[in-house]
Parts: sequence; C-alpha cells; structure tokens
Amino acid sequence: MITFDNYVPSIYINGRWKSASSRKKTPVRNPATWDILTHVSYGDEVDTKNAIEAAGEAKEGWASLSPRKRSNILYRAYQLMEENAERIAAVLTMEQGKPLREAKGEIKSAASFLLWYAEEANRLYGEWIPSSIESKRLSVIPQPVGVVGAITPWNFPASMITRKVAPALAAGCTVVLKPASETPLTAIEIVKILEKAGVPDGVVNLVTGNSAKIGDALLHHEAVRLITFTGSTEVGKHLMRESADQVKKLSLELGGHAPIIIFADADLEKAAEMTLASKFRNSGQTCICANRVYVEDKIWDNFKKVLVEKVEAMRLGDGLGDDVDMGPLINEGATEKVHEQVKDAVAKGAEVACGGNIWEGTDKGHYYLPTVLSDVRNDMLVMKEETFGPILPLQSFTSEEEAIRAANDSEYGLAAYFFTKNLDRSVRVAEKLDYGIIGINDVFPAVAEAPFGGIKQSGIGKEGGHHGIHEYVELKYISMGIEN
Ligand SMILES: NC(=O)C1=CN([C@@H]2O[C@H](COP(=O)(O)OP(=O)(O)OC[C@H]3O[C@@H](n4cnc5c(N)ncnc54)[C@H](OP(=O)(O)O)[C@@H]3O)[C@@H](O)[C@H]2O)C=CC1
Ligand SMILES: O=C(O)[C@H](O)CS(=O)(=O)O
Repeated sequence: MITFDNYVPSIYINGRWKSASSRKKTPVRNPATWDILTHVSYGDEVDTKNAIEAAGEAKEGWASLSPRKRSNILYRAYQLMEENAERIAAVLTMEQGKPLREAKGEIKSAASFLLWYAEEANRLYGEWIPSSIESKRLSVIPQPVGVVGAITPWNFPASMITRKVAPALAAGCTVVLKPASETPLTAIEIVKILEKAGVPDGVVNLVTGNSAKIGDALLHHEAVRLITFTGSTEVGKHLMRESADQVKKLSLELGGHAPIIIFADADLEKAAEMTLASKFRNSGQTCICANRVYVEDKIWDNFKKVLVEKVEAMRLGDGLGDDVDMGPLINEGATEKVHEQVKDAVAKGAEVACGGNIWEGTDKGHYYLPTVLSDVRNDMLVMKEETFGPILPLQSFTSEEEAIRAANDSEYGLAAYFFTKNLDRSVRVAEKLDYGIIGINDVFPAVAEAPFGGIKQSGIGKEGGHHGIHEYVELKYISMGIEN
C-alpha cells in the first residue's frame, strides 16, 4: 500500500521541487473512497512565468545536444518507467480510479512513447532539393519549435503526458507541463523519472494548480511557441481563440463520440466482447470509447442478449481490489452528468436493458452501473453529447448506407469502429467514415507507432508514429547562392 506525506511539493522548475509562490495547497482525493490522499502545490501565473523562463534558458543547450544524446536520455527514462511500473500504476489508480490492471496497461503504453521517440529522435531528417537554378542549392532543415506548453487530462494521467513530452524532448524542445488537478501525483512520478534519467535542469518543468491562470500565462507569453492539449473540445476552442494573439502552433486532442457498427456477418461473440471492452474501459471515461452502437437488424435480438449478459456480469469496486472490472467515475459531477443523460433518454422513450442508476454497492466514492439502453432516438443527449461514462445506447439499422450515414452524423471525428468479415465492405466503410481513427474488428487503436488524432471538432494534429514528432518542429528552408 502506498502512503503519502500530508503535503507533496508539486512544482518543478529548473531542476528544483518547490511549493507555489503563493504557498497555496490543494487536496488530491481517491475517487474510489473520496478520501484525501495528500495535498499538492496550487500554482498560478507567477510560477508559470518562472517555469517558462527556465524552459527558455534551457532551450539552446538542449537543442544543441546531438539527437543521440537526447535519445539516450529518453531511452533511460523508458527503462526507469518500466522498472517503476508497479508503483506508478498504484499511484495512478489511487488518484484516478481505474482498475490496477488498466493502470498497469497505461504505464506500459506511456513507457512505449518514451521508447518510440527515443528512436525517432535519430530520424528527424531534412531535405536537399534539386534546384532549378544552377547557381543555387536548396535545403530544408527541421528545427525544434522551442518552449512547449503541455496541458493534459485526468483520464490517462500517464500516457497523455509521455505522448507529448517524449516527442517534444526528442525534437529538442523544452516543456512546461500542466497536468489535470485530479491527477498530479502521476505527473510527479513521471517528472521524477525524467529527472533521474538525466534530463537537464529547465528542460522539463511542472506547474500544478489554477488551470485558468496557468493556461493564460502559457497562452500569453511570447516564449511559448506551441500549446499541446488533450481534453475537452470546449477548452480546446478556448485555447485556439487565445493562441491567435501570438499565432502559436497548436496540437489538440479533443472530445469524441465514437460509433461502433455491428454488421450481421460479424463474429458476434467477439463483437460483443470488444464493444464492452471499448465502452467500459476506464468506466467509459475515454475519448475513443464506443459512445453509440449500431446493430444490423438481422442480429439485433441475439447481439443485445449476448451483450447485456456480459455487462450484467461486470464487477464494480475500488480499482486496487482484486477482480474489479470497473472502478468509480472521477467525481460526483461525472456521475450526475451520466445520470442526466440516462434520465433524458428514458424520458424520450429509451429502454434500460441493464444498469441505469448510481451503484448502491458502497457509500463512498462515485460509481455508476454499466448501462445499456435500447430503443434510442437521435434526439437523445446520449446520442449527441460525449458521455464520458458507462452508458451504451444501441440502435438498429437495415442497410450499410444507413449505418454509415448515422455513424457520420456527429460534430466529432476522432474514432469509429465496425465489425465485419467482408473484405470489400471493410474497404468501403473505412473510406466513408469521417473519422481520424478507424478500427476494423478492433477497438484498441492507440499504439506509439501510429498517428493518433481526430478531425472536425475532435482536434488538430497527430500524436504517435513518425508524424507525431513533426508537431514539435518548424521546417527551415535555406536557399544558397553559389559560384559555379
Ligand atoms: N482526444 C483525446 O485523446 C482525449 C480527449 N479527452 C477529452 O477530455 C475531456 C475529459 O477530460 P477533462 O480533464 O475533463 O477535460 P478538460 O478539458 O476539462 O481538462 C483538460 C485539461 O485542461 C485543463 N484546463 C481546463 N480549463 C482550462 C483553461 N481555461 N486553460 C488551461 N487549461 C485548462 C484542465 O485543468 P484542470 O484539471 O485543473 O481543470 C486539464 O488539465 C473529455 O471531453 C474527453 O473527450 C480526454 C482524453 C483524451
Ligand atoms: O481516450 C483517451 O483519452 C486516450 O486517448 C485513450 S488511448 O489512446 O490511451 O487508448
């Protein structure tokens, strides 16, 4: 069992751990029990300005290191994360709530981004362009954007950090990181690993606290040239608006509302199992989880029966417990929002096939029963607004065209999935779905080696793959006149 002192300094600037300049502190709670785990520093614009200045001073030295030297430090960080995975996973579960098994999986995923960008650091190539003019030589060199402001959410408090910090460091940038208020302890663990791996003072800085004040300081300081953000579309739009003043680069991973289409020729058992896994991972608090299921009418009764039986067998509890399939939601507001969507759907005629209420199995923490709704209509909130909770609405369809039209009827465009064994259909449907990420007979697309990101109101830019490092560089074109 991991215990914490009553207060943990959580601001890290220029290689030193410190308290907020205001001396303010804020509690960190365990969502499974709502008990206070510890208190951390509650920073603001003063701390952020100091962090940005430290990052600015460290920028030249870090960028001038050979990529191999930056790569070695990232690789050491990868090794340290693997060696400390058990501890970090337990800390993550204690402050975020997901079952320990999922937390361990997240740490492996987080470590894989450190490994992948340790490798990519050595492959950030430029270009030599054949000139149409004999007296010229043309080249393009990638250069780091400089100081990066990184803002991350609470639902994947480890992998959302390394998905940004790893490519930033690989490209030669320096970072000011602001994690979510609910999950600062995981961020502290990751920054301590980077410190131990040999990241020089000022290259990575951590500021916890008042998100609006920290955010505004990042948005309005000239030295910050890129804001990379993962979180809600609402906050993403705020950052877009405020970044315009200084024309900052943006990388935005925002909300989603993923459809899953189950065709009659699918492997029914596998489709039901994966639909459940996608929906109820992290209690449904993921941006790429299934938010609505479209089932071909020929298999409607059978699929619904198989799915509901599996959902009803799920075990809820504290994520540190054994044999827990689903933990709590992040806070009371989350359960209230989820319950509002269920009440709205039922009021408009939906049937609750299972779940449909707050879990009464405990009087501590905030849990919601895994819920399946049927007879849903498109005017229900659950079919339009991101749920970010364990609610799964089912709707039937007759034709492939009808399913694609329904699936595309969303302002979001992050991830979409479908199950079929038909190869021709796989190509047709994948090409017609308006989403940045498509899963065919697969609902776990996020890997370090592939570009993750949405279109429409789900964001801008990619994280992961060789594409992901390009968010952190500027391409400089050099035109050189020569005497032939
Ligand atoms: N596309 C993707 O990959 C992902 C998208 N998401 C989306 O994020 C949402 C859930 O995460 P959640 O944390 O609630 O999202 P929020 O957008 O509320 O918060 C995300 C981060 O932004 C910070 N923040 C909030 N307001 C401001 C502000 N005015 N200026 C600067 N920073 C700010 C938060 O700080 P604080 O905690 O202090 O409020 C937090 O660190 C869902 O919509 C989900 O879809 C989540 C994960 C991945
Ligand atoms: O949903 C999220 O917040 C994460 O992006 C999910 S995943 O990419 O880690 O699977």
